[in-house]
Amino acid sequence: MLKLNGLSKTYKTGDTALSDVSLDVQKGQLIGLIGPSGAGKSTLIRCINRLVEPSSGEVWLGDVDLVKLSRSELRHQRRRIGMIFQEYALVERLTVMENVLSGRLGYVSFWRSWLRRYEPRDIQRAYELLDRVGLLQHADKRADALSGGQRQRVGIARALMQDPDLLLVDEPTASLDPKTSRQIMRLLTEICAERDLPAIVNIHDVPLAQAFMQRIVGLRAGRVVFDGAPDGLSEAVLTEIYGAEDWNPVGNDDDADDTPVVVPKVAEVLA
Ligand SMILES: Nc1ncnc2c1ncn2[C@@H]1O[C@H](COP(=O)(O)OP(=O)(O)OP(=O)(O)O)[C@@H](O)[C@H]1O
Repeated sequence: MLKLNGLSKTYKTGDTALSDVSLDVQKGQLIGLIGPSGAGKSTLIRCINRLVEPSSGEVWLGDVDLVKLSRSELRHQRRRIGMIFQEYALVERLTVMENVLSGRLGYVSFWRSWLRRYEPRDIQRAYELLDRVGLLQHADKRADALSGGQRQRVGIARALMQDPDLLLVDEPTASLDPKTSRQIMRLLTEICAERDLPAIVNIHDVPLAQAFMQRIVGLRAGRVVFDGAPDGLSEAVLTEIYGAEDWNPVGNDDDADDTPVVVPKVAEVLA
């Protein structure tokens, strides 16, 4: 479905954020992208839809290499990629419904989008998606009247409104409390399973990634240093990704002791 070949990115500042990253993502597969700050997670996500231009390499979405496309061709192909952001990126003064419908903007004509005129079938679909993410009764509320978890649900519905072939998800739970984070991750995993939709999720929280992702890709200094099942994330692997014990979510240098750190089991995280 998605194939990255030798993807590299060096910014104009000289910072090399990605070095020769190759990945093969199957339909319906959920990939958790983990790694320390500055490892290149956001750059990788943004190189896929060319919000950041890769320096070299290929990004195949089905049989199209996105890297080779002209700007106008890229605009067309970007409809196939839904994005979900940490800060939701909603239009605060618009209603929940209008925000969800804005996911169709890539499909409607300029005048229709300017007049915010949508096809009845798009409106029907937006209602169905709002129902799916549990927000039907909030359809007419302004986005700024919602909680963080509700906003992220709108973000998910808006991305699905594009009818994408791939979801790119950038730290979807970083602004949410732990319980809401699990609810959002559960919703995402269910939705991807229902639609056989692949997703790459940039996620800081290792236990959360282990609990919900089918495959984990660990980046360090722009290179893939782990690619495997969540239960392959041993202490040694986590140390390779993050450096000594920096992966411990409750770790604190001030009170470090020799007690081994235990990553919570899936059942504990889900409780
Ligand atoms: N616009 C930019 N210009 C120059 N360098 C950049 C730019 N964006 C990122 N970088 C550099 O690229 C490297 C990777 O950054 P990136 O934001 O992709 O990492 P990350 O893993 O997403 O980090 P975090 O978890 O803190 O968001 C870092 O060294 C960063 O300083």
